[in-house]
Amino acid sequence: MPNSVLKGRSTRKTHTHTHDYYNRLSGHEGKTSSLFLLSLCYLPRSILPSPFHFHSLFSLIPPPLSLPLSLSLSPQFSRSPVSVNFIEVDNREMKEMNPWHTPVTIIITVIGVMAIVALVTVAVLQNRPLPQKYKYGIVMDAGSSHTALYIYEWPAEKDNNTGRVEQTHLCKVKGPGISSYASAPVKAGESLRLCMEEAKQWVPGKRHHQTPLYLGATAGMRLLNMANSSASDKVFQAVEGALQKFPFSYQGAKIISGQDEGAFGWITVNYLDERLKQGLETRGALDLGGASTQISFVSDNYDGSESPSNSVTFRLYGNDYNLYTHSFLCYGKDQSLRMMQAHQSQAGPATVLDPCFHPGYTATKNYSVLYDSPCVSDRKPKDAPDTFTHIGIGDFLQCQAAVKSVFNFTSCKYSRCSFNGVLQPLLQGPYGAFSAYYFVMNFLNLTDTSVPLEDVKEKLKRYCATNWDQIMQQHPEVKLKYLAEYCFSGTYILTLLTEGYNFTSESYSDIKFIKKIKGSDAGWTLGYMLNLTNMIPAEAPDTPLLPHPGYVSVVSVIAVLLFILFIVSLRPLWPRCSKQPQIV
Ligand SMILES: Nc1ncnc2c1ncn2[C@@H]1O[C@H](COP(=O)(O)OP(=O)(O)OP(=O)(O)O)[C@@H](O)[C@H]1O
Repeated sequence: MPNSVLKGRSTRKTHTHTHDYYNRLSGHEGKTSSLFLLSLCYLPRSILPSPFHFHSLFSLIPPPLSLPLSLSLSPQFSRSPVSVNFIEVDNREMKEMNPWHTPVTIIITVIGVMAIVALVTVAVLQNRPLPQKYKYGIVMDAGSSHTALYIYEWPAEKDNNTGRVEQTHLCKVKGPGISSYASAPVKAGESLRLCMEEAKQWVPGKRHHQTPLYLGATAGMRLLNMANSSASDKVFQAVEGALQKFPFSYQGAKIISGQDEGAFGWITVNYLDERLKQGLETRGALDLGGASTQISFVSDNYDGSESPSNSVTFRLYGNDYNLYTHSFLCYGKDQSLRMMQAHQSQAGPATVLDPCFHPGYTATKNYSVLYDSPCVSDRKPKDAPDTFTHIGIGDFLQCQAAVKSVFNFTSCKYSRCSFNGVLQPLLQGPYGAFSAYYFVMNFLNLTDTSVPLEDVKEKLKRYCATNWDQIMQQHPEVKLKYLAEYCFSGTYILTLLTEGYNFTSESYSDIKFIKKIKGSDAGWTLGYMLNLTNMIPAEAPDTPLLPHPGYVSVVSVIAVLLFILFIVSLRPLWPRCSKQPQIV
């Protein structure tokens, strides 16, 4: 039988009764109740009770309402005194007309809704960000001037080494660098204790045993090893003994080569910038320490064939790099000052007039201290007195000339050289200059490299000419040793960059003086740890098609669409409400 026919018949009948019923209600007590019942027609039929249940519904109406209703019904519909079975449509016909009411349909709908809810819930829960757990690594930078302890952390669940490693803590060891303890090696180990205790607090106890601990010694220990290898060994023994007492996974203490120091500094800078991961043009690294300085960059003019000792190759995140790097031992800020002063005092005078120190600066210094370094020891004047008077005259141009004396520009057997006969390819790309480059230029307020180089020199000239008393008055908070040397240090930095590395007035603006990148210090330590823990994959890791929130959204939208599709597919079973109110 066609549906329309069924519908027509049914509507008429129900309408009659509804109308009747409505009239009775409106004529009597229950306007509110009648409106409620009429509105049921517009609800999905599956949630409405069957005709039989309507009977029960009426039975729920309180007596003042239900009594007149039951009284008005003809006896044939009354099956009990309280029952109001006034609907004439028999159940069988009703079901044929509106199979939506069948228990199967209701069950399917409920199961469908539950399945969708379950699917979305599982997708959301399965992919929700878990409470973050971290892994840790500790690197000690045993530099010539001091030792620093760095703690790094990265998300523990990123097992394919794609998690970002960040510096969480820096502890500066009190006292000088470990190479200064050559005559009392045990003290070198003791000096590290406080920072190691701090590390125990920073790394959660559960992670102590899995946390690798490395100590890398740089130019100070290179020089000590050159001058006195057994003293250097004793310092390392003392340091190892001290570090092994702590609960971390000790991975050894060693001198890292100048080449490694340069290369790992370059990795740190480019890793933190995310240039490696994204395969972007890399940034060169300029590192100025106390005893050595490093320059590292990638140049199209350098393939490693000329002077292979300056070449380091990497494959990182699927890209090949041929890095040019060179470390100049003795060209750190402290050792270059020694070299310059050795040049000024070759004849062993009792007074040294120094253009790189402020006018009014006077100090008594010891010749044996000045020459106590392999960088200058062979130049010690024979008949010099024990001490000399160091007097500042604050002349930038003379200072520049004196600084230049530490570089040798005479011979170069390569296509081009920086200084001391060392190959240097054409400069290329942006550069990050850190460590003492930053400390000094930041103090001098000269970190803005968009300022023309000539103006920078002019400012420095005025600074150097300032009286020492005035300088001390202006900066009472700054360590006197640093304060006395900023004129020299600034002049040395500009001379090294322009005369040594051949930065021009134009390319000088490619340099950025940096201390930290995204919260982590620029320096070799992070690159060193990334390398030793294999944290940078050679190949680019497979990335998921969608990030987590995108994935959850897509699954949810598909689930909802499927549900709607499911409901639409049941269209033939949909109930049809006439425009007139009806009660089924
Ligand atoms: N605030 C500052 N102002 C001026 N100079 C500073 C400041 N802090 C540190 N220095 C100096 O900067 C130089 C570089 O320091 P850094 O700690 O990078 O070198 P290092 O690791 O000791 O040396 P190297 O790498 O050559 O072994 C050192 O001579 C140090 O004394």
